[in-house]
Amino acid sequence: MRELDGASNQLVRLNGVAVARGRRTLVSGIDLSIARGEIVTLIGPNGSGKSTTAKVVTGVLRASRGQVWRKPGLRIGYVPQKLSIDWTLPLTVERLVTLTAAFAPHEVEAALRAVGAAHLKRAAVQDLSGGEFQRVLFARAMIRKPDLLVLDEPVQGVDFAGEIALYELIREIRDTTGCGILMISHDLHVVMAETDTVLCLNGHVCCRGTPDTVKASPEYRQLFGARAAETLAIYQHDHSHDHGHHHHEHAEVDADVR
Ligand SMILES: Nc1ncnc2c1ncn2[C@@H]1O[C@H](COP(=O)(O)OP(=O)(O)OP(=O)(O)O)[C@@H](O)[C@H]1O
Repeated sequence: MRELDGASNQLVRLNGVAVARGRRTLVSGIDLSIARGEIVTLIGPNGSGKSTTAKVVTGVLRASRGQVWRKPGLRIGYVPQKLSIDWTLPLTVERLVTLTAAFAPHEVEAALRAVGAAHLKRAAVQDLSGGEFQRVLFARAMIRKPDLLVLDEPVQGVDFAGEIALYELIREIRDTTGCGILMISHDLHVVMAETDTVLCLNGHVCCRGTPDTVKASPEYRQLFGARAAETLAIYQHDHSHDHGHHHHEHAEVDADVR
């Protein structure tokens, strides 16, 4: 039986982590934990250590100092910021999903269905829109049934309505699978309201908390300026809405900042 107390729900924990390259410290003093069903978002300016921190979480990078604990057998699904694809070669969606591991056709179909991309199975990857491509990358990560999903800038190259739809999808994935989610957001303007914890990085953890507390914190304002704090919009999910339609009507986002 699965234990549900707090400690056993933890997927990964970083204590006082630092990463150094030569004489340069890229990040230091990082404390961070992600539990099942929890959404953690990393924000910060370019070069502030978001990717470095995410790489320590996934185990691609080793910490130079501090402790890293991962739940034994932790399965991680990773949605990269960019994927190097030889765009000159024809590649179907179903082939992309199974490129690095073999899955049965019904598994591929289920994964694509879960992200609303079942109809794209035989489509050429080259022909997909930005939002469709992101969904396919989600399917590729989810087919491994990860405990932890790491999303590097999930809404990049996606228009505003598509962005809202992707946040909906992320929430749905969390609700249906119970996985933990670590998200890197280069877009400071929109942070999912469902985010349990925002970590604002600048080589170290500047401030942390719910999206609302981070937005109001002096450290965040100092780092990004008062104007940025005012334009940090938090996408709110309206639970009463009709799924699949009119997502944008429920977004409380200041259109001026987009
Ligand atoms: N392998 C490396 N060797 C040396 N320096 C590195 C290496 N990887 C990253 N850095 C440096 O570490 C710092 C943090 O980089 P990182 O990619 O984690 O930032 P980021 O917050 O994800 O940035 P961005 O928003 O631009 O993607 C940067 O100054 C970067 O130049």
